[in-house]
Amino acid sequence: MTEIKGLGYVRVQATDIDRWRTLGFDVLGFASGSGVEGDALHFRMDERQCRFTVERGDVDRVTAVGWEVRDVQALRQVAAVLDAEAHPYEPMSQELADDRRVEGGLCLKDPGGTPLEIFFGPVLDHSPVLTKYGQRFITGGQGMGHVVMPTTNFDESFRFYTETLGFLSRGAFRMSPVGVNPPLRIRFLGVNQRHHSLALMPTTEGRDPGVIHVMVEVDSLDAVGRAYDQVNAHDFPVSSTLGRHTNDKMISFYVRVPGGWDIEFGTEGKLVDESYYTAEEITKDSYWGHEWLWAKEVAAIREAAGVGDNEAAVTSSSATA
Ligand SMILES: Cc1ccc(O)c(O)c1CC[C@@H]1C(=O)CC[C@]2(C)C(=O)CC[C@@H]12
Ligand SMILES: [Fe+2]
Repeated sequence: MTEIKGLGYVRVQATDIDRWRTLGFDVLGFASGSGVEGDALHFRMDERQCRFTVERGDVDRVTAVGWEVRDVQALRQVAAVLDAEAHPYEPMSQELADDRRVEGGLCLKDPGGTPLEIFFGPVLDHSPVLTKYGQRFITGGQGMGHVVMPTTNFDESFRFYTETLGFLSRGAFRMSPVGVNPPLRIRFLGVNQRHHSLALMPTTEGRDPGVIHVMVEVDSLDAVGRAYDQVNAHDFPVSSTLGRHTNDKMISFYVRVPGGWDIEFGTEGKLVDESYYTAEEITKDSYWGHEWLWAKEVAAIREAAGVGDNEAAVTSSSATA
């Protein structure tokens, strides 16, 4: 059983804060949050003061993925497991915990090199959550959404999340054609009723930004459609058109953020009931839609080079290009 209850917060650093402001507030409709960092954007989704922080930096990269546990005892359990495995971590200083608006936590790196913060006791803001489309973000027991991370160290990352942190496998998607050995699979992992709070994607380059996408969910298809209109109105690249996924049944689109990764903005994710769930392998990412920009780019390059598309294979390098 895992002590981790859900994705609590995400922090990134970014080079183009002005573009991010437009994306966060005018396009995706996050509410305005608060935090200690003067020169940062604070995107609010619920009674937490801030779920998503964008700080100014010289490169675009994820600086923390925050995973929430129930309380201080749960944090001690996690620390005990890390100690037993000799996995390095630092307890959060009082100052850092105050900055994060949490009671306490610890900082560590996963085997892919992603900085993690495991925390408890988030401080609440009870003022109304004023989102642009009047949408409610689906958070609470499902956490703030999901995050998809690249890892060059796939087997070790999968072992760490499932065995050390106790994430549950929620199925896979094969990215290589059947017959390729060993097969490359994206693996989905859950800690609550949200189908996946994390997915791990095998890659060959471990470079920045260190995240493939972050998904946030809203309670209405109209908010997804309205945000989609604003993505186009403000000329943000659409990494994937609207579609419905085959595993969590979510209807979503993906927008390219200034920094080379995506935000997936969706609705209608189905809850998992662990008493009956078994981990399955999906063979299509979507029932309909989800036309990937990178797939179009690959096709255009092939066309220009006069190469047929019969050996087309989804590879991690093309997927992250
Ligand atoms: C397949 C799938 C199910 C549920 C999700 O929330 C979800 O994001 C995905 C897609 C995962 C994956 C990706 O993020 C990068 C681009 C990928 C590799 C594709 O081109 C298909 C699957 C995509
Ligand atoms: Fe996703």
